[in-house]
Amino acid sequence: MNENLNPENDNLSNEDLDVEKKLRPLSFEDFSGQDQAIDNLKIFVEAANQRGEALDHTLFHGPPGLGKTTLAHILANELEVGIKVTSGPVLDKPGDLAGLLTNLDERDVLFIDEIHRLSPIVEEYLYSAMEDYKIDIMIESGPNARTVQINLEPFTLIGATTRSGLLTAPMRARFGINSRLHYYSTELLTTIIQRSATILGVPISMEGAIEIAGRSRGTPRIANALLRRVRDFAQIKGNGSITIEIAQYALKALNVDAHGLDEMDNKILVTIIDKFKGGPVGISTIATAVSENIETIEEVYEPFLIQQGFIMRTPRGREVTELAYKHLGRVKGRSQGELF
Ligand SMILES: Nc1ncnc2c1ncn2[C@@H]1O[C@H](COP(=O)(O)OP(=O)(O)OP(=O)(O)O)[C@@H](O)[C@H]1O
Ligand SMILES: [Mg+2]
Repeated sequence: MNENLNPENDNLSNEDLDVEKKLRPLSFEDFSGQDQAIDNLKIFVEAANQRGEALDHTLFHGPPGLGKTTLAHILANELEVGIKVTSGPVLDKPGDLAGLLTNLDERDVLFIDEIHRLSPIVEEYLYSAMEDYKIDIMIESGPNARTVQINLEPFTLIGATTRSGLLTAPMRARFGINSRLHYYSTELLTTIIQRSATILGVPISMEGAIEIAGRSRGTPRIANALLRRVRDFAQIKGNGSITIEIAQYALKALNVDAHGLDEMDNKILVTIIDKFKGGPVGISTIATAVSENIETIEEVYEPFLIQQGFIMRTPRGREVTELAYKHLGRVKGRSQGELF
């Protein structure tokens, strides 16, 4: 694999990256949750395997850390084919894409992360590759310039995006399989944490696992990251095993919100309460107030806040719920600082 086309290194230290790889499920069997998506994918993979054909192009979308990249690798494993990995922002020249495509063997997977960030030229180039397994390559330049058509092996494009709203309609239409990933329940995250703890060789009690799971923002990546930090506390402050006491102590020391809400989640709630009297308020107004773009709020933050019951969507906009006031220690109808 071409190293500089590999996107999977933003924001993570080497140690984190290594551990994340170790914890990543490699087969459908190891992957917990997303039952509906997985049940369907199993059928499509089995059918493609039986026919000896490439799997249809597949799109995974949903908030960060829910398993899109993991599933791309699992699909390649289950199809028993090779996988090439790249991402929208690094794939900026059609030539790079041509290089990747012409190196694919029959039925191989090409995984493009952040597919909503492909440049329009590269995207257009991809269309004929996806549809007809053909690309036009420009050879020579100046007066001798001409294009030749190259046939590709039948392959599967797997795209992942946190921002499906930014995909163009023609791009979206070229995916035969379209799978949305959802936040995980505390029960599922508990299972995932127990599995990760076993791989890391750290003993953990059921209550300890539940405690971490409940504060993981419905997200396996966060669950695994918290587990690793709590493990450090268990090692230094305890006897190495994760009990509920150690988990609570560590999560407090780490300033992890009781519901696992992150800074932006809380900022959104506080803004709706303090600036807009709890709502209803339009999404674009919220976006401006917290300096984030609308699509990110709609696709990354809002689904979790709604699922957890902190925000309601009403015809007139977003409104925070009682639970949000309670969570932030606010009283409805009073603005901050005004106690009596
Ligand atoms: N269903 C699952 N079961 C067990 N572990 C999971 C599951 N889903 C994700 N993980 C773990 O969470 C980590 C993050 O998942 P992954 O990298 O696939 O997320 P992603 O959706 O691609 O996120 P991003 O949008 O940020 O790229 C993985 O390393 C894996 O260990
Ligand atoms: Mg990913």
